[in-house]
Amino acid sequence: MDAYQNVGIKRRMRRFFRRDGRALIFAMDHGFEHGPTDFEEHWEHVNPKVIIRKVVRAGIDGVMMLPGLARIAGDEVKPNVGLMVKLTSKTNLRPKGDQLLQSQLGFVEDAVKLGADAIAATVYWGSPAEDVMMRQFAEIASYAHDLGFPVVQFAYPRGPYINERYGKKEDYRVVMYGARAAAESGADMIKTYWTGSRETFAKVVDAAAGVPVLLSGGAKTDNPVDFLKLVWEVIEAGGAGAVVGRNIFQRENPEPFIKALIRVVHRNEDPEEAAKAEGLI
Ligand SMILES: O=C(COP(=O)(O)O)[C@@H](O)[C@H](O)[C@H](O)COP(=O)(O)O
Repeated sequence: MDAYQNVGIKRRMRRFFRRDGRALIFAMDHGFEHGPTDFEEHWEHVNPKVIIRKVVRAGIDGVMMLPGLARIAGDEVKPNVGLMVKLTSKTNLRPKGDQLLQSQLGFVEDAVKLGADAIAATVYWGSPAEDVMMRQFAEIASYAHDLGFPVVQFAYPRGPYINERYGKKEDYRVVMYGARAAAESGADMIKTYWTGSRETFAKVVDAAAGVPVLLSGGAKTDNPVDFLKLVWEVIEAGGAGAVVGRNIFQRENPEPFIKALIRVVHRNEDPEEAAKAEGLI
């Protein structure tokens, strides 16, 4: 039975990762986590079918969504593209004191029925509600692994003690702690913050003990080359790629930008050269 599960996990991981062990994944959970205002720069992208059609056409490796959006637009995620369904979230409308908890909004069975290739959940390491998210993650991972599905942990250090002790949640010591906690809690992929330098991100990768570490994209950079450079640093640090939302859907024409990202992630191309090749500069 164990052998079957492992084969299932490995096969499904390959839906996202190319032979080079890297992946570029599109994130589309912002309408829920941040609110639809995130789409106001290019309002047509509030329609998941429109933006997912574009990212798939550009050659993205995977798409991450919450279950409801996967019901609406999962069909646009063509069979050669991995579908990651995330089972926890929170809205930005919650009172401030409750923002440090992600609640479960779906079940492993839902993700399986939706045709997911991987199942994701967030843990805010350091939150007063860390215990709740650890249990959610444990339940999701245990069941998903039983069924042969890989589990992705969005391992985000976030909480009052972190700020007090480390100054900010992007301090590499706390990001690598979160990545290590994700690996030790059974994640098959880890998504986390940029730590500010290649050297420090390499330590995060080391701390994850072989579990692939993906960058969580962050706010859109005005200059597209700046984001390509950041992703290049992640790859040079041994990172396995990136999960990117705003830097894609907040651009008027995301397709050449994705193609440039693919050049950086999968072909080790210099960011400026990749941008030139795709007509971004
Ligand atoms: O993890 C998320 C939110 O994180 P946040 O609370 O904004 O730090 C997701 O909504 C996104 O999937 C993730 O941030 C990736 O999207 P971008 O940051 O690239 O927009």
